[in-house]
Amino acid sequence: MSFDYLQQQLHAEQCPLNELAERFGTPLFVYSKAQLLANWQQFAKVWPAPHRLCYAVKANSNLAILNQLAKLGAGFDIVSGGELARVLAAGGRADSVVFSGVAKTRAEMRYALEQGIYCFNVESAAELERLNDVAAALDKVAPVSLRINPDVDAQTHPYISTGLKTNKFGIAMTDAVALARHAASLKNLNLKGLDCHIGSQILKASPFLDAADIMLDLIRQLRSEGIHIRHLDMGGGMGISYNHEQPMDVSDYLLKLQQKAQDVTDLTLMLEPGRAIVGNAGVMLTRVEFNKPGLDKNFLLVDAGMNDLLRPALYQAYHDIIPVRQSDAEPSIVDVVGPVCETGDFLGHARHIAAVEGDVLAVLNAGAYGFTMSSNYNSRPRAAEVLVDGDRAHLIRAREPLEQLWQGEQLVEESR
Ligand SMILES: Cc1ncc(COP(=O)(O)O)c(C=O)c1O
Ligand SMILES: N[C@@H](CCCC[NH3+])C(=O)O
Repeated sequence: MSFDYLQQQLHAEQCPLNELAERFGTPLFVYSKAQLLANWQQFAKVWPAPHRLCYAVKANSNLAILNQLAKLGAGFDIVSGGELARVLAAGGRADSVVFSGVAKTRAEMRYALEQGIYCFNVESAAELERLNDVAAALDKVAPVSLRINPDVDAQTHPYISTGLKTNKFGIAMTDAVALARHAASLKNLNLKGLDCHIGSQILKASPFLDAADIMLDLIRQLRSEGIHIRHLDMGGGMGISYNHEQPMDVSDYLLKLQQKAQDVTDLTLMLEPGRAIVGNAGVMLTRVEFNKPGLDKNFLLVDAGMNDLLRPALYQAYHDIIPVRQSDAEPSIVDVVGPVCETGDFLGHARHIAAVEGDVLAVLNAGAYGFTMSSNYNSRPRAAEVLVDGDRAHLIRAREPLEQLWQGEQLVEESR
């Protein structure tokens, strides 16, 4: 989504961004409910039941966001017991949850089994044994999908590529059949599905479709041996436009997936989109503290840093940064940097921006992996979050009070 679009929409909803910054303070994450619903609808309209959409909670796990999605009938893809607790607290159904992740603990397995999740996406032989043990101890049968690593190149940033054989994720193709046979033979497991997730911020459909071919062939082979796989979960990873990239046409991708799977009867297809649902539905607002001319370059020092939005520092990710109001200042080329004591603390390099102290900037496409990757580094309280719905702006998470920064910590008494 372009900034103009968001600005227009927020104006239409009578919540201009500068007023929100004034009212709630900065840094501030602002999400648009209308955009969130539109993004969801883009998937849902070409994904008829019984196919399922499990929103990837890690992208944005605010309870209000999860609650909106639960009301639309979303399932959820989680990667920790904490995410399961959030889904349940937000009104999501346990039986709509798939549990991904490479290192699930016994305690997490127990919790998820007790809650009755839809399935565990199992990533290794050792995890399979552990899950069978934990389920046996509870006298339960654990629903299982095997996460296969199809070894396709997602052509994305190496830190967010997950479907190559050099990545830690999933079960190698060469082990897949043997492990599926083994899983099918274990008493306390019910092998329901196969899944894969090849990476994130993928702009073309071709790597997904290549992976789908590989996964469908595997399902056909297993079925021919009597191992009846009932669902195929193709994961998430659908990219969005951060810097004028052209993302894939989601409807086209979803329809092609369905066509490819047509000959496999009774197969439920599943997806785990995260970024594509929330990414462009959010901006982060930050206020300019200082203009600092340097010898080689000029800096715009703002009140949000890498602890609020880590993506630029971690992946050199690009986010558009735009003043929310026309400024009288002369535009200049600046590095937009935060207050954190790290040279890597930047939001954007060499940006053409007109802004002076006190102006509010919007960092675009910050709805996914923004707040969820934020931290308290430099003892900075985490930002507030607001959901704009029509002409109302709801505070969906208050800025952390300072005392919360040391909650649970104890001074150590001198021993006598
Ligand atoms: C297993 C799994 N599913 C879904 C997602 C969501 O990915 P995205 O936000 O790129 O759609 C991720 C994150 O990359 C993931 O690891
Ligand atoms: N955190 C990443 C995406 C990785 C998702 C987890 N597998 C990002 O901000 O782009």
